[in-house]
Amino acid sequence: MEKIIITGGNPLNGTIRVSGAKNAVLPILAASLLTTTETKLLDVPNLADVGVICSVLQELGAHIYKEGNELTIAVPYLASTEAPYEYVRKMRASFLVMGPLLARAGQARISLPGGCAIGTRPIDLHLKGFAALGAEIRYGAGYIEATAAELTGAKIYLDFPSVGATENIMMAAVLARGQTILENAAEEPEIVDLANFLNSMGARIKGAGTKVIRIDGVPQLTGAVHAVIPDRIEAGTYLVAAAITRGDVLVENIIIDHLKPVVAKLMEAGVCLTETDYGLRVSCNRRVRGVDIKTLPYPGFPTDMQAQMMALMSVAEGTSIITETVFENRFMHVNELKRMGARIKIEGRTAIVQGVKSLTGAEVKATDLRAGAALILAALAAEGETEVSNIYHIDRGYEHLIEKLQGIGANIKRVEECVLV
Ligand SMILES: CC(=O)N[C@H]1[C@@H](OP(=O)(O)OP(=O)(O)OC[C@H]2O[C@@H](n3ccc(=O)[nH]c3=O)[C@H](O)[C@@H]2O)O[C@H](CO)[C@@H](O)[C@@H]1O
Ligand SMILES: C=C(OP(=O)(O)O)C(=O)O
Repeated sequence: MEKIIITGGNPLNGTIRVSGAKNAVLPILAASLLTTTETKLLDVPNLADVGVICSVLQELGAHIYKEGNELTIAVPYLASTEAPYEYVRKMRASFLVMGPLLARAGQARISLPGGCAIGTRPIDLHLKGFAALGAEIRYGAGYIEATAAELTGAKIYLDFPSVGATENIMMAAVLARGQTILENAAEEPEIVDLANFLNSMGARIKGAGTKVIRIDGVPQLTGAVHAVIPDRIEAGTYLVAAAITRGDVLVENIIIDHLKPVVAKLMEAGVCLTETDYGLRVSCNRRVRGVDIKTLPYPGFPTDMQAQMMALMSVAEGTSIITETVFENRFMHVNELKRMGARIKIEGRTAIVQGVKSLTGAEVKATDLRAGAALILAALAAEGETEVSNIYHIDRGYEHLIEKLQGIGANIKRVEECVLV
């Protein structure tokens, strides 16, 4: 088992580059199942989650070639239409192959994803969408099976703007007969990136990035070349890293528009942010002010940045109220931050963070991906040494994290944990 060791206290300085977005590349890779011809993806981050979705695709018949951050995928024929538990257990986003399989083969059998550390995360909205398009849904032995002789466009209203349901339904509808109108759709930038990729394959999707998406079904799609958008959550994490260590960092390869709610909160907290020709420069030379945060679907404050902002608020001047409205159990990092000296109280879906002057290093564990990121941020600012265990969570979503942070002056390393037998 590996762990990350950080000695805090170094202000971070220099330039850091953001990789392609995990949450954009996963559905885009799933969408490559929609055609028999070759697709080429650029700026694909080297992440554990990308490895998992590639294994799922290979199981389904995909030929995948990797060269650095480029992936070439071709699925000339489907070898299977089943995504087994082995993969879906490792990564919930494996469920995103259901829409493309249903569209291409008229059938899919996918292991039920089940809950995870941050919430129960049902998939009822995905299934409601498939059923509206004409699929028959059956449950059994831990699997969901969907079949359809033909998918037909429909008007679908999502009770909640679920990112995954919007993507899955969109991918099913691109080859359906007639028009699908998806109302109360998720508006996240990753939805727009997926729609752009699908449109470059020949799909006819309008309105992605707004609450109403219109999809006119086409008979077939062809492979395309597509560059994945930069990861806004990775970028936000580096903005906080600079602020929490009172450093001065240029974050490159960033779409500032995608980070509006994060940038606004950081500025409210007293962090200095300047747009340059090369990216976003972030500097901070004093203790930040406490600010209140409420997570919401895009364009609201992203739940995937809640834990990292909580780390920053832990050392802010004054009290911050952080409310999590997207997931019902996304405060797993609180107990770990408390081990480092943070003063946080949870009341239902709200965390009350009373800023302290400084945190101290401790042995802590990453309970999920962003919880792990928050602990690394806290450790970068803490006095002394912090050991973060369960780092496989962090490897899911941050490409070359250690090297990138070392490159801006962090004292951070990855070590193999000794196991005595
Ligand atoms: C791979 C990926 O892109 N993951 C992101 C995606 O996850 P994911 O697509 O799973 O998130 P959703 O937007 O679907 O989930 C948001 C909320 O809706 C609920 N829900 C969702 C689907 C459903 O059928 N029924 C239902 O009740 C969930 O339990 C959750 O409470 O969006 C989340 C919200 O921005 C992010 O935190 C994740 O990083
Ligand atoms: C929750 C996340 O991812 P996933 O939906 O893949 O669990 C995340 O990226 O923070």
